[in-house]
Amino acid sequence: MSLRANGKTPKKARNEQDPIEVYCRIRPLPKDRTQSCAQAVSQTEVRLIPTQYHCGNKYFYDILPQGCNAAKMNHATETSHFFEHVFDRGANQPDVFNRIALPLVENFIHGKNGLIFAYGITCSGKTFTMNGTSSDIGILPRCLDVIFNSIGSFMAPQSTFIPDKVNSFEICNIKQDRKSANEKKPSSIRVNTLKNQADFGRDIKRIYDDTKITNADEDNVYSVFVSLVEIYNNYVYDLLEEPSNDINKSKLPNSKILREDLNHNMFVSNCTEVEVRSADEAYALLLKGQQRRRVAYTRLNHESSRSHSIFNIRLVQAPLDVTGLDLIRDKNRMAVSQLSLVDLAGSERTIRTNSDGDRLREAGNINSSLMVLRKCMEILRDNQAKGSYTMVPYRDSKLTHLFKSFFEGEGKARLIVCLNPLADDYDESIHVMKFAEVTKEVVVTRAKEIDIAEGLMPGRRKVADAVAERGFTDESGDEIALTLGPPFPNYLLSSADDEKILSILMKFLKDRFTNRQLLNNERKRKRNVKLRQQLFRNELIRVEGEYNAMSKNLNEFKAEVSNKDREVQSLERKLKNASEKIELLQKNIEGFETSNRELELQLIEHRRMVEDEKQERTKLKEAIRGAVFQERDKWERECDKRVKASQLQMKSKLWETDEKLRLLKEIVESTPTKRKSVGVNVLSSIDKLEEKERKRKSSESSADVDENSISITRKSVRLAGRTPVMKSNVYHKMLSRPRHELKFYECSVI
Ligand SMILES: Nc1ncnc2c1ncn2[C@@H]1O[C@H](COP(=O)(O)OP(=O)(O)OP(=O)(O)O)[C@@H](O)[C@H]1O
Repeated sequence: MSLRANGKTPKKARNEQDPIEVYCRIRPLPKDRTQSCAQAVSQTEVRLIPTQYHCGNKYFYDILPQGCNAAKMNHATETSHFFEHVFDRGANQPDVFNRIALPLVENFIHGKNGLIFAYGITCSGKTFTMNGTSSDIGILPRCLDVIFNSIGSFMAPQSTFIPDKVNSFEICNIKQDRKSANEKKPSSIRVNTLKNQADFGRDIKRIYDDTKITNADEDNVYSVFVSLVEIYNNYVYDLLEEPSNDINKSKLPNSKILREDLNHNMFVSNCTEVEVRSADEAYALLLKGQQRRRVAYTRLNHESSRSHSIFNIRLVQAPLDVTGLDLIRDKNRMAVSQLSLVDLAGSERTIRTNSDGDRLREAGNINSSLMVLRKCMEILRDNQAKGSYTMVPYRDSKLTHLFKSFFEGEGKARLIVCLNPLADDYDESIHVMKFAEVTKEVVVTRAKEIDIAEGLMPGRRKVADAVAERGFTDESGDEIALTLGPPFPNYLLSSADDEKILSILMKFLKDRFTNRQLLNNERKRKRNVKLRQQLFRNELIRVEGEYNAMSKNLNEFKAEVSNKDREVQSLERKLKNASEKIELLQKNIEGFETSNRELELQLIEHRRMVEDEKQERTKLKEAIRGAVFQERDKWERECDKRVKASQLQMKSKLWETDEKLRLLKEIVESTPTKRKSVGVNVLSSIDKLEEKERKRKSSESSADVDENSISITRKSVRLAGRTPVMKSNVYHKMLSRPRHELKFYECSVI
């Protein structure tokens, strides 16, 4: 995007750099839709709210639309995005133009390059913003209007500058009178007369922008050239190229190749560049080209642009010479500036647009070229920020290849991010925002001030116009008006007193004498005028010298001031960036603080729950301990009871044994007769005793498993709230344990 003054690019002489300014325009919601995901919170901030629901003047919150990736991944959070300026839904076309494009048009007229490109998803309003409609014109026609309002009266004669096919211009050497040439109709191009307009766009009825840039250099002459290309399926097509007279008119136009000029600027080779002499003429060409642009119906946009469109306006200017009548035909004094207006095709998801066949292929190409654009921007940004030299893959797509000159040259670039606030577009809008974030960190070298009129007195055009207006005649004309009079009359005297002839002669001589005196006076006057003119010229030369010295000083001063301005601007930018970052950080801090507070509350709640649980456990332990004590007590009593019972048994056994022994002794000590009866008695007694003994044993063995004790143990276990039913073998084990182990055993079972 470098300035081709002198046909040379001061490419490497890096001067100040400006970041690409990124603007955002939010289009209104379609009438039948209410769910919105974007909101302009200030003049510089847009918030993407995935769950917002817009109804009337209010915003409600609702679930995300189905199928939305953010919803699926559950990461949909509110995000803030900052821009140079945000145009909300109510912004009108003049506002957008005045803020974004007007400063670039002013620069363009002063010989500096500019680029405005619109980026966004399909149906987000890119074409509307760039071209608009005839009743609500967009940036492009407004640029044309302002250019011609500002320099229309300083146009160079038609064909003064001729494109040389290698991206520069030749100056035509045939001298034409500036004034009369301006009135001539161009030969190859139709001018904007009603008659000729009929050829171009009979029914062009549109509104006009009356803005005029008043500080255009009127001592220059200008010519405006336009070209329109589209990049479709990664091929470049010339939209202003007249179709050949081929019989097969339906044949597709030939694609063009990109070439690099001597100054390393990319250009479309053999592209039609038309010299235009009015905004209407240029607008008609735009309409004509637009008709050839590839648009198609998709589910999301009835007239979706399927290609990237690039409208180039080139302004050639050269200074007037000292007479103010003709331009200086010196290429070194010629300056060329370019204003490129780019309407990118919309990024889209093929699923949503229901694309197939050709549409699918187009969408693939559109998306891949936009992806390459984003990749180039990322690498450029990294290279610029880190001072690295990673190769930028400009050549990966025709779009970026052509854009190379914009990003690596000199000028100003502005990006318009068009946003469709529809909630359905949330996922894609997030990607657009990411592209914007990257782009605003890329810097472009600022164009230098041009000085093609160096050493020439300003006001040359005015002086020449004034001279022409007063109608001064040239010197020869004056001489004719001031002759001595008619030739001598007949002065032959017929006699000495021929009074009649003498009187005629005397009158004639008197007239001649008067005329002679008049002539002498006029000559003197002219000499005086010439002297005065000479004096004036000398004075003029002196003043010009002074003026040059002063303007040199002024330029130095201006350069100093503009350096300071740049410093101030860069500081302001830094300040702005810093305050944006601070704002973001503050928001983050607020977010963190809120979540911290929430976490603290959760922690307190948690601690309270833990405390409650602890208390519960202590209570439970105490209950268990009480139950264990009770059980132990019962068991002790039971054991005592059993010990006593077994002692009693033992005693009864002893008694029985003693009884048996006593009976035996009785038998042994009795007489033989008695012995038989005693023996029978003893035996029956012994049988009774044995029977008693057996009964006791059987009752003892059944008493071994004491149901009572089991129920007690069960009861104690239930009390502990653990095992509702304990297997009987456990109890058997318990019962078989010695008493001192019982406590431990109970605890372990519990
Ligand atoms: N700011 C706006 N105000 C009113 N209408 C708008 C606005 N922006 C867009 N529109 C309307 O929305 C529709 C789609 O806009 P447009 O064609 O400009 O979208 P696009 O981004 O160029 O889409 P694509 O990339 O598919 O070409 C058009 O009918 C247009 O009139």
